[in-house]
Order: sequence, then C-alpha cells, then structure tokens
Amino acid sequence: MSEWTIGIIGGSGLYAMDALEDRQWIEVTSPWGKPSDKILCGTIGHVRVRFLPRHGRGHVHIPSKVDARANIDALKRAGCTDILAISAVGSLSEELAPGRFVAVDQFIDNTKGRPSTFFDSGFVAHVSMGDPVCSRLSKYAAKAAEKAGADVTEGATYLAMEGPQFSTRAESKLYRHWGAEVIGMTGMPEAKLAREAELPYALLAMVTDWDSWRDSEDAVDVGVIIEQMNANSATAVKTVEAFCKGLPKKRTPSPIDTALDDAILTAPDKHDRELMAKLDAVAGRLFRAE
Ligand SMILES: CSC[C@H]1O[C@H](OP(=O)(O)O)[C@H](O)[C@@H]1O
Ligand SMILES: Nc1ncnc2[nH]cnc12
Repeated sequence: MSEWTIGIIGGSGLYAMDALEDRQWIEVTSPWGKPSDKILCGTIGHVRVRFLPRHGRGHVHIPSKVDARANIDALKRAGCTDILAISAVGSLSEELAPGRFVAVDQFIDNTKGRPSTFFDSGFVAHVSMGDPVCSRLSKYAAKAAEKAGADVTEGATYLAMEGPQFSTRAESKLYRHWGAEVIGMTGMPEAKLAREAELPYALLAMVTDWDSWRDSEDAVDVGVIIEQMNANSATAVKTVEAFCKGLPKKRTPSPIDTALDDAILTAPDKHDRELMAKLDAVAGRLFRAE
C-alpha cells in the first residue's frame, strides 16, 4: 500500500487550482517535448496534487498541438500515481444536457496524425485499451461531482475529434450512429498515453453544448460553450477538492500500475538504447536493472 499523488489535467476553463495548499508552480522537462505549462504542485487534504492546465494558462495551445506525450511524461516525472482529467464536451445524447457531468468510460479515437504512443521500433509494446479508464478512479470522481452538487452520469463514450473546428451537422449525426455520447478534442491520445505510462486515468467531462446534431437548434459555437464553462467551473473545482478528500488514506495497487508487464515484444538484445533513455519515466521500472 502506498500513497496517492493525483495528476489533475485541467481542460478548457480550468487553468489553476486555488484549492491547493502549499502550492508552487514547477517546471518539469520531458524528453518528449514541452508540456503545456508548468505544473502546480500542492496538497488537498491527505493527497498530493500535481495540476497541469491542458491548454496552458491563458489557453495558448490548440488541441492538435497539445503535446499529450510531454504532458503525461511530465506528470509521471512529477510523481503522479493516477490521473484525473477534466474536459469540456459537447453532448451527442438526448440524456446528457448542458451542465451535466459525465464520467467517461469508453473512447472512439478519430484524431488525425497526433503522436499517440511512447513506443517505437526497438522497443515495441502493445498495451490493452479495452477498458481505457480506471473504474475505481472514475467512481470516486463521479461520487465527488455529485457531492459538489452536479447532476452526474456514469459511463459514456467519448468521441475524440481533431478540431479545432467543430463538427458539421452530418458528422455530428454520424458520431451518434457510431455510439458516441459526448464529443471533445483532447481525450485521445491522452488516455492511451496514460495507459502506456502505467497511470490509472479517469476523464470527468462537463457537458457545455448540444454539438450540431439537433436540427431544431443552432449549430454549436464557442460563445455558448464559454457561457456554460463559466457556469460549470466552480463545481469542477469543488469536485476536485471532494475527489481528493474522498480518496482512502492508503492507495492499494491497481492492475494498471503494471500494464506493461506482458506488453513488450522486443527481444532485449534488439532494444534501442536511445529510445529506452527517453522511456526512463514511462517504462524505466522494467529495464533499470538491465
Ligand atoms: C472551448 S471549446 C473546444 C475545446 O474545449 C475542449 O477542451 P478540453 O477537452 O481541454 O476541456 C475541447 O476538447 C476543445 O479543445
Ligand atoms: N461540441 C463540441 N465539439 C468538440 N469539442 C467540444 N468541447 C466542448 N464542446 C465541444
């Protein structure tokens, strides 16, 4: 049993965390690129927290250029044991009205050309993504959002689109046919990379709009989203606080802590040492003794 260090990835509208005690922004460098911003370190109750604003303070990064590899690697280097990501999403379901919080449990990755793995020739790994979120973390997050006063749905499929433009009406309807229930631009490849880095990951989505599938309504625009984001943000901060305070004192191991145990196929004598040096935070526990 050990302790929790929770990485919070703050989405659109969530750029800082006043709830943190003893807080300090620290620069974490990563061999994978530049993280979105410095990381705000502090504590909430008995939990260490590492907060990273996904788009940077001042919302400087377009979704396609959020360096999810650098962000996940930096959070791992900052000692995170688990990650709770927060995101603004559009709704693709009649049941998920703006204002609702949704604990996502599945993803469809429709992003294009984003680096989506830490691995490469010379260190090949295939992790399982059948169950892409940590159910334990997701349950704690849903409970915390309820405690913070939100209407909460547990379980929904998130469609990750490339953006930055919103979907056409035809795309929005298509994604509903695919079974997607919420839509955003950042949940993938973030969730894949968290799994590769053996970090249990949950995504709490805040519904800001109806996207563009409802013929009777105006198509989504960013003004509507910002209005709803502002209405949601105090509840999101309260949720993070309740989430940390609601975690048990001790952290029992998760199977995701060892997701790479049977995932690596490359024979040790074929390992690419340069790549392994970059993988020191993500996968170093497997080869430090090599
Ligand atoms: C502000 S509208 C679109 C923008 O909002 C979402 O960001 P995040 O997932 O970081 O909350 C969406 O994915 C887009 O990046
Ligand atoms: N309708 C939408 N499409 C994509 N990303 C979003 N983020 C918030 N609303 C969205």
